Amino acid sequence: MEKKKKTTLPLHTFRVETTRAMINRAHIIIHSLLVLALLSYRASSTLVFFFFSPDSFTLALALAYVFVFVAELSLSFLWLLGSAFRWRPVSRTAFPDRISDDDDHLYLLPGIDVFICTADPAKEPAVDVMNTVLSAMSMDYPAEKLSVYLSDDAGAPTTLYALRKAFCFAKVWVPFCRRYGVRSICPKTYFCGEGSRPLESGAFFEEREKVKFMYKDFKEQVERAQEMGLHGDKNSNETTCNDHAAVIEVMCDKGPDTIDDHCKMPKLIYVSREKRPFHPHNFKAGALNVLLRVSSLISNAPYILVLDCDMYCNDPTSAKAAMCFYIDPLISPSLAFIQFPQVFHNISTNDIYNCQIRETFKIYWNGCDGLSGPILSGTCFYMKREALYGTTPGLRSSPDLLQIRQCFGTSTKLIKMLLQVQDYKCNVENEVSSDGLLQEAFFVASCTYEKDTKWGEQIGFLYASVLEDYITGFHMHCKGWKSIYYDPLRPQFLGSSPINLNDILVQWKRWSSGLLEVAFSRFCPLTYGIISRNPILHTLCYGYVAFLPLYSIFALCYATVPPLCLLNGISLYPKVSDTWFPVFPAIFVSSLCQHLFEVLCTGGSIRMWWNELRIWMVRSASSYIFGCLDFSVRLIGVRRVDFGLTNKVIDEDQVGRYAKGIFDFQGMTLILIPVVTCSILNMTSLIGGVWRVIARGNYDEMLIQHFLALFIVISSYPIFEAILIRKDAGRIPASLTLLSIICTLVLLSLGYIVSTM
Ligand SMILES: O=c1ccn([C@@H]2O[C@H](COP(=O)(O)OP(=O)(O)O[C@H]3O[C@H](CO)[C@@H](O)[C@H](O)[C@H]3O)[C@@H](O)[C@H]2O)c(=O)[nH]1
Ligand SMILES: [Mn+2]
Repeated sequence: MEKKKKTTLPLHTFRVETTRAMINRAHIIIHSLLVLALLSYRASSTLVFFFFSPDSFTLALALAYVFVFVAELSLSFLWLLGSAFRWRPVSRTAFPDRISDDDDHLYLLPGIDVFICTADPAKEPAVDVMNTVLSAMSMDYPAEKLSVYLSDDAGAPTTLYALRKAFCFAKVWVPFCRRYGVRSICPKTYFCGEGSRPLESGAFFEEREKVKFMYKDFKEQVERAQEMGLHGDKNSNETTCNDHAAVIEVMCDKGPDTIDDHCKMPKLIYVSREKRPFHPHNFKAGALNVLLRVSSLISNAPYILVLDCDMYCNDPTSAKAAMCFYIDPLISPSLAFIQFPQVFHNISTNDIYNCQIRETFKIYWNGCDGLSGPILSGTCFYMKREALYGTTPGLRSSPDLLQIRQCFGTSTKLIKMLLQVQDYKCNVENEVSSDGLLQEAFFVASCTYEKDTKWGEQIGFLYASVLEDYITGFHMHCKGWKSIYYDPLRPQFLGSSPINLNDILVQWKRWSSGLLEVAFSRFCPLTYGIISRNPILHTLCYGYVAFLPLYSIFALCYATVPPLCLLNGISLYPKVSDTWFPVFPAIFVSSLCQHLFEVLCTGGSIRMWWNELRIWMVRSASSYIFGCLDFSVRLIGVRRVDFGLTNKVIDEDQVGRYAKGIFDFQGMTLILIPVVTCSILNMTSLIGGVWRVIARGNYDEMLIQHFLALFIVISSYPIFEAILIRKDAGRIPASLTLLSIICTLVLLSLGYIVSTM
């Protein structure tokens, strides 16, 4: 009776956030009307000025009007795209507990292969990578159905050494977690104290101390090895990084036959694909595709969990939670992936840089989930293997062997496994260490395997952009696959976010140029999405993200043209007494209110709202604009694609400044110049503008321009402070200030010259 009751309970539920959706829709309507009013004001005043008062025509006025009009049009268009996220926000709940107690369900559970990527031991400390590996091995999932793969793009012997050590330690750690139901399954976090629970029994206490001691020992061994490895010949390290043969090692432990379930160990596999200097390796997407092939020979699980090396499993239940969705026959057939949010453990309460990327993981992805599903986000997602094979949901690929070979390459064993996946059979009993299979694994991990195949083009993770996640997910959605966003209260995965402003801006720069790569390719969301009949609102969401970097150009127009006009006495907006005047403050207040509403709804504060606004302005004038530049330079072929791996090594000084909420400009490069230039320019024109008002006494005329400049100056306070007041290492370097002053002077002179023409 009891059992029957259990199986009828749903494994997951789904709720449309109706109130939020209603408020959002009302706001979209009001804001649209305001935007229409603004555009019609601009259009009508342009017409009036061109046709009815040609005597007031000056080149400066015409140019300024064109710039501002284009900026307003484009920003309105982007706003329209972005409102698709707000149309139908949803939230979900899964009940993994309902699986764990039920034998039938346990039997049904399919296999999972975990993919973890690392690329550079100098930027990604081995101990942290191993912690991610250990946390994945300790998930609450039948050990024989779980395999963990580590892809090491550096091919570093120390990483392999560390992995072997991790496997030894896992033999203690995994049973410990299972026996005592440890919830914090990443050893580093557990022993930091956060995860320890009150001492319950003597046996537990003793074992805990023993494990802690072994962890310390393991950690020291790895650190020592890494130190020796890194301090070897740096040059030779760098060359081997891009020039080495494939290395694959399978670690599995059958253990004595009679052992209990707690002691069973998942397989652990080290994969370092072959890399040669003249073969493009396609960064993370390339690494994941190699894992996809190698794993299909070794375990061939129908589901895959992808993790970045700095993103560990914080909770053991994510795998079962994902299965709550995948084993539901109603949604499963077209469900490609389940995205969890990226949550970071190193976010300070003040979070001045918006490192948590709140809007993405609290607003956008929930919004997409109400349409056709969230955008793939690189890490923390479960993926159906079949969806990566370029198929359309419900359609099996054609059994024509020649065609399959042209797509997937020449490995017959691989093809056999591929066909097996489509029947959802997991290859548990395969003899993993058998020489033949391993040989084949080396073959599919070679750098020439993908030549003349469809890998990266239609199959696996796509190579068309450094943002492999975005493009791969988009391609899937266009084929009719769906995705799900699941954001439970307790974060299932925790990562470390860069907290150094320079690293953050560089990371956003990579994302921006990657997005533009998609926006201006044949995969342009707005055209490809519509042609592929992806639902229109969902397509708009993809479009918004792809065109986001272009914000910078128009935002920069808005940060330079009005202040230059202010200085030169050119009025761009209606006077206070004009009937159109209220439209502008209303639009401004409307967007700020919408932002504030969303911040407060997602548990934020007014301070967070201000921080987000400020860093958004900084990001627009730095990362986005340099992303655009980077993309254009690549377009004309001057530069090659670069991944620019994010640094994960911690600098205590920088952590301190971030925690205190002090902007840290240490190590800043040219990327900051537009930001500083805009700040100085707006300060100058504000002073000039106020001077003009005092001298002439016309308060009425250019109030909006004054206000814009004042707003930018107030939000740039940290910049002025870092130039003028601060003396610490995080201040803005004098050379950058000087360069920005020169840029400001150039802009001012340009403004002056044009206005006198
Ligand atoms: O040639 C490479 C480059 C990177 N990586 C791995 O890719 C992951 C992400 O790299 P990271 O430098 O940490 O980039 P982030 O900007 O933090 O990553 C975000 O952006 C990436 C796309 O640009 C996504 O793939 C990530 O999942 C997402 O978290 C790391 O595990 C790397 O080891 C490789 O395996 N090979
Ligand atoms: Mn990362």
